[in-house]
Amino acid sequence: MQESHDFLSTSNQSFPNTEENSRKQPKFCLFKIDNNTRRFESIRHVIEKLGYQEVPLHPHDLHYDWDFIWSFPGLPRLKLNYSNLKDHQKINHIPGISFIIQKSNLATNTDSKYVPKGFENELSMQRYAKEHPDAKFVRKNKANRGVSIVTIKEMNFTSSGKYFDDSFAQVFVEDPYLINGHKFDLNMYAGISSIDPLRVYYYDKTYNLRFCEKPYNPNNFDDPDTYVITDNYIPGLRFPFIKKITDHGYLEKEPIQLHFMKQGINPKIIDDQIEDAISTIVLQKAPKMLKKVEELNAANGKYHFFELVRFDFMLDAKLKLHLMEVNMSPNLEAYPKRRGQKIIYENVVYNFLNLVGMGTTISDKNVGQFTEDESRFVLNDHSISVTPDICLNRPCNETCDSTQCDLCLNCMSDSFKYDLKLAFWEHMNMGEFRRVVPPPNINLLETNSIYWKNLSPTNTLYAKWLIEMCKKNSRFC
Ligand SMILES: Nc1ncnc2c1ncn2[C@@H]1O[C@H](COP(=O)(O)OP(=O)(O)OP(=O)(O)O)[C@@H](O)[C@H]1O
Repeated sequence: MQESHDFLSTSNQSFPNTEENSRKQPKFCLFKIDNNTRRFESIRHVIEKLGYQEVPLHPHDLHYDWDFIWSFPGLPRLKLNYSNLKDHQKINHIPGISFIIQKSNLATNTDSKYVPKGFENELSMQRYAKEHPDAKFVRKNKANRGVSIVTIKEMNFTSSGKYFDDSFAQVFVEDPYLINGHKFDLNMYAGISSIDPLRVYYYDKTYNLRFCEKPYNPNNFDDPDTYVITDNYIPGLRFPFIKKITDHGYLEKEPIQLHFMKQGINPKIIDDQIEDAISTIVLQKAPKMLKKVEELNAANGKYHFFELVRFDFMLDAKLKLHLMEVNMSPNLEAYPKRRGQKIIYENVVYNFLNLVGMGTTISDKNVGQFTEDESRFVLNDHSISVTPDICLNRPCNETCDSTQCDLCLNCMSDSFKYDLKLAFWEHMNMGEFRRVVPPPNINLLETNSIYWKNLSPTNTLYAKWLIEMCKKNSRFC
């Protein structure tokens, strides 16, 4: 990884500090492998309004004349030479995100109370069925959509005990929470802006709801439209129970919260689980992802990558949250089915791009392109300096040997200082996103023992910095 960073400025080689280059319009590419451009519409619209110029990027004709790529699929299909990247170039994927977004990996390799247990071989499934004789199972396609209830006998096993086709099994969550008799899922957008230190945010302004087309029937699973969100699903904004509230200028979160409050249930019970699920799962996968980032050997290391994903949850009748899957570069296609969603989708994209520094207003540049002069007034050491009582006195004013000096500017590595400046930048530009890793407020951060357990040294130091920042700037509390 590159050690030295001049925050928000670019290397002289790629963008010399000249008047001509300071006016250069940044370029973005939408990278896709099929002809479906509709899923990119909200993204394209916002990025263009932020002042970027779109340039084509085809799988058979890759080039490096861009500032920012939004791609669907992920990095393996993009096939760039990452050591060729310029410092400021950014891509909307983090190496190793597959540990989270691959359905079978999530279901079979995640230790989480939010993820229903998954099985990739006959033996483990049989063992579970023996211990839980009433359990039902769904078969899920590893790469595509498609969910159906199956018995163990109906699963296709090879003689070696592996599944015959490209699918896996998962425990079926019975007893879903129903609204007007319909099962629904509740989807949340989450952004990972840095993998080390880990910084994760989610769009907490609303829920994205999808209802099954037909009422749920616990005694009959012949029709998938009663228990799966298929292509026939009803978008939340068209479901009468939701629509009667959202037609009055509210979002999909409000009808759900009102519904719970009427029953004397504090709706915070849902949001607390959402935050816990997102943070614990990403924290669990982060070390593996960091390894993948390091293996990629990109020119500017971890700083090229960020990720926007969608966590798809369902609720059971006891209001327990279950994670169904996590989608990479979620579908933000607003038409024809999700007409009312366009504004929300664009709001998600705008706020997310601001958060990761792509929506700034200086000379149409993103954060990686500011000149040294501009960087100085956008953000400087004063914004991140903490613990003057420690840093100005012995031993820290003489030596950095003691760990108590780790947060003193003169004792920090350039790269950690840069990380803190990015963290500060994000905190000030969170907009409609809320931080989940590190935990969102200082009380939670200080008391969350599970969070502190097994934290890497970088994450521990970063969390300590946040606690100190709260003492100097109340917006960090
Ligand atoms: N283990 C499960 N228990 C109960 N219901 C499930 C389970 N897995 C999936 N479902 C139902 O099927 C829906 C779709 O599942 P999932 O998100 O895993 O697959 P998908 O076909 O990729 O769908 P999409 O990409 O539209 O989210 C879920 O929203 C949920 O209603």
